[in-house]
Amino acid sequence: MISAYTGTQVREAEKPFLDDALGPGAGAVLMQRAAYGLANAVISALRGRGQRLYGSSVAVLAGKGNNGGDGLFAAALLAGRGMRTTAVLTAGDAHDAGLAAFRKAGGYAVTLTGDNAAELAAMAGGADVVIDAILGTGAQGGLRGPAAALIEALSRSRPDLVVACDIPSGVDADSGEAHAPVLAADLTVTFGAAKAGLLADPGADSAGRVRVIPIGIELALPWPALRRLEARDLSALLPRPERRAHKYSRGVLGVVAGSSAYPGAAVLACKGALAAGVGMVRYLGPPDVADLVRQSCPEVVCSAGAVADTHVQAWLVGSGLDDSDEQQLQRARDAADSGLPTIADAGALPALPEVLAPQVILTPHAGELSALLERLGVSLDRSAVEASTLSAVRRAAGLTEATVLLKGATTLVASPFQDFFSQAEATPWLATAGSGDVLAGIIGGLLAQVGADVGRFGDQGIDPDARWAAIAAMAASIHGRAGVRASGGGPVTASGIADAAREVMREL
Ligand SMILES: NC(=O)C1=CN([C@@H]2O[C@H](COP(=O)(O)OP(=O)(O)OC[C@H]3O[C@@H](n4cnc5c(N)ncnc54)[C@H](O)[C@@H]3O)[C@@H](O)[C@H]2O)[C@@H](O)CC1
Ligand SMILES: Nc1ncnc2c1ncn2[C@@H]1O[C@H](COP(=O)(O)OP(=O)(O)O)[C@@H](O)[C@H]1O
Ligand SMILES: [K+]
Repeated sequence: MISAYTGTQVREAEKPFLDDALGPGAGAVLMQRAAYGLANAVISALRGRGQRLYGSSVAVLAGKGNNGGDGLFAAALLAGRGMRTTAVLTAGDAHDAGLAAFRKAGGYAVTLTGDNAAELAAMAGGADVVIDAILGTGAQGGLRGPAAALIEALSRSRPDLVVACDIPSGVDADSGEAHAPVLAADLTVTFGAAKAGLLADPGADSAGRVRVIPIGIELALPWPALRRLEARDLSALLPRPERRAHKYSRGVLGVVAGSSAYPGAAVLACKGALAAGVGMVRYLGPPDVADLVRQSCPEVVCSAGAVADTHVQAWLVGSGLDDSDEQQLQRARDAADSGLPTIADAGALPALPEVLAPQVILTPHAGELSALLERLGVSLDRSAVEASTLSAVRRAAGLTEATVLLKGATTLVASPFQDFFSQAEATPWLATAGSGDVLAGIIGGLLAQVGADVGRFGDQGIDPDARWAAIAAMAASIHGRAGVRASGGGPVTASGIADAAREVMREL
């Protein structure tokens, strides 16, 4: 599990060291560890590209705070390894000790002014590696003035390798909001712990690969702001049938999906659920859709009955529902009201009551989340949701009292109790029609199997209240991995994602 923290949480954890309460110079020790980790990460990245260190060039863009200090100390270490190093001091001032070490190691420093931004951008853009150490967790808003002009020009020249020190400058460490201009990094080397803003879009767009360097504050960190499940967490959390298992003990999922206009959504949702290993799927819906479901997935049991008469452990409602099919919409409302865990997708989102419950998982994409918030009296258009995904999903979970999964390149999940998960295994090839229906099916399949198993989650440090969010995150991870597997770098179909999900489940 990757745990991520807000900038404030990390700064709080660092405080005792900076106050020298743990001995004089403890703060400087943290900075040395950070710089050493950053320099080593740069060396590995260059070597990974088959470049020799000796004679390669590095340009460090250094602000006046400790982030600039980290960058200057790291550049001093790189100069000591034979690299040609130039520092661009973006704020006139610089971290004194860092600059002294940099100069002593043979580095050349030049101060950014209103007149030389284009010239320095051209110089830095020609370096083998650019280190962005302008702003870190102490940033207030984005870059301004000459520093903004430098980054704008540098972004246009697309440097070979950009390494962000702690966080790309201009990205908010707490929220992932990005204040333009931001120089997109290939690698972000972050200190003490991952910052939440690196694991939420749009911050994640600019972060590249994220590498965490331990600096000794780890034990002082509080409960994480955001978590990401990794393969070993999934292995521990996923269900395996017991020897005496039968189809009912393994979990039955009820599916209320599809309409004459979108019958395929019902099929894809069922395929997702079956791939997730559910004991049985019971489909409720119009006869023409049920026929298609039977033909595509003969293992699904279809009927035109009512929710109250259907014995299941969890419900999936909404994928492909038509807003004119009142019978299906009523089934969706009954399911969400049943007290059973329910994943509510697409067409169900506008049909359900405003206030729900934690075991109801809503799965909007950014446009649907914008519409959902609008109904709750919050005006946030699609682009505003995309610009602040973490706070948008937090608000939606708070207002609806449901668990909310926001789909996108990074999938974010928020529980109404302020537990957050972020998964980013996916490939953009997943952005294909029907892909969300398969995700809904996987969530439903997992809800039916492990929704009631509080102990399984507690063993992995997940509160009972947070398990609905964790299940949604598990499904997003499996769906993302399945997309990558089915894609192999090329186009995928939603059916292909469902097929690959079964293989991903087996591997995990
Ligand atoms: N606190 C610690 O113990 C450690 C901190 N570390 C580094 O220190 C960083 C935080 O350092 P600081 O607190 O000095 O903060 P920063 O280095 O992020 O920047 C703060 C400085 O920039 C100015 N500033 C803020 N927003 C600005 C803006 N939009 N435009 C221009 N200038 C702006 C501030 O006035 C301040 O002088 C971390 O990101 C990390 O890189 C590491 O050295 C590890 C240890
Ligand atoms: N750029 C992207 N990169 C990775 N995954 C994406 C991207 N865009 C969308 N996805 C994923 O693809 C799925 C699309 O779901 P959705 O928008 O509901 O599609 P549909 O309604 O057509 O089924 C979601 O799981 C989402 O997270
Ligand atoms: K930075």
